[in-house]
Amino acid sequence: MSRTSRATHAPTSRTVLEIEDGSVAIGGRPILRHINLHIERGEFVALMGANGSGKSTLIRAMTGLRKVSGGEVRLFDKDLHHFGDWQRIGFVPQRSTAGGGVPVSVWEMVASGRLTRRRWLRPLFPADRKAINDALEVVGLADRAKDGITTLSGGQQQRVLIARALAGDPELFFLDEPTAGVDLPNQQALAEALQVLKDRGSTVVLVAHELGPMAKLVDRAIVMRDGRIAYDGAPLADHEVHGPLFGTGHDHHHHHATEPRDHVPHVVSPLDHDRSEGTH
Ligand SMILES: Nc1ncnc2c1ncn2[C@@H]1O[C@H](COP(=O)(O)OP(=O)(O)OP(=O)(O)O)[C@@H](O)[C@H]1O
Repeated sequence: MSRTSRATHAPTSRTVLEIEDGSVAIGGRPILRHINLHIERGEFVALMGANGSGKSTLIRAMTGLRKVSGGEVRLFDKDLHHFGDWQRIGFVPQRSTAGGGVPVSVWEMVASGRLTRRRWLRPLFPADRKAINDALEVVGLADRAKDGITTLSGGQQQRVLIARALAGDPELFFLDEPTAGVDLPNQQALAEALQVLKDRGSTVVLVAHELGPMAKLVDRAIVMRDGRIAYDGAPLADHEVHGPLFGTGHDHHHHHATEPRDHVPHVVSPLDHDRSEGTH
């Protein structure tokens, strides 16, 4: 894949994403609170946590899809309000939005990933075609290019979405639950595609309930709990994230605003985690 597009972005800093005391309220209800996050170029970050803990809202805040009600978000050292370099960002939404019943071919779907790199309605250049074909190779779907997206299995559709983002050659790549409901062979194919991105030096922020075959790629785990970052550190095994420390064993809807939370530190270091495991 062409990397020439990167040459125009002479890196001035290693920081790709920063959130300072970020908060999000929806309909007056606080959803995210006191989020402090610093992500550097090349990191592969898994964003984990129970249903409703705020993972999707955090991804949305990072990409400007959801406004923060307090604090600051910066992408590549630019305040989100002034950031316009969207071709540097790739985003794979949850699978339910793929295809959507529209009879679009696999190739077209992947080609749409080049849109942000194209000038207003200019035709596809050979470099675009190469990037699209390369991306299909990476996810192992080159032979399905002409097929309608709806003829593919859910896991294959997810790989098409990854290919679409790959085709845009993003520096910072967000994926929301890419393996939800995906069978193991497809999870493995996804992990291989993400390995290619990682080897290229892209930064990846991945929302996942379970890491499965992607676990070996992860450099850093962030675990959300009740709208806060409860852990930020070395990768954790899936069973640790879903253990009692992060409160993922019970339904968050049963929490009450008055429930004392001070027995759980806001940020748990890996050491704290080791010490406190099994005490809650
Ligand atoms: N548009 C919205 N309107 C109202 N409440 C919302 C909205 N989006 C999210 N919430 C609430 O914010 C909280 C966090 O939701 P969010 O989707 O960010 O969590 P999540 O960790 O991604 O969960 P899941 O794993 O189920 O996707 C939940 O209590 C949810 O009900």
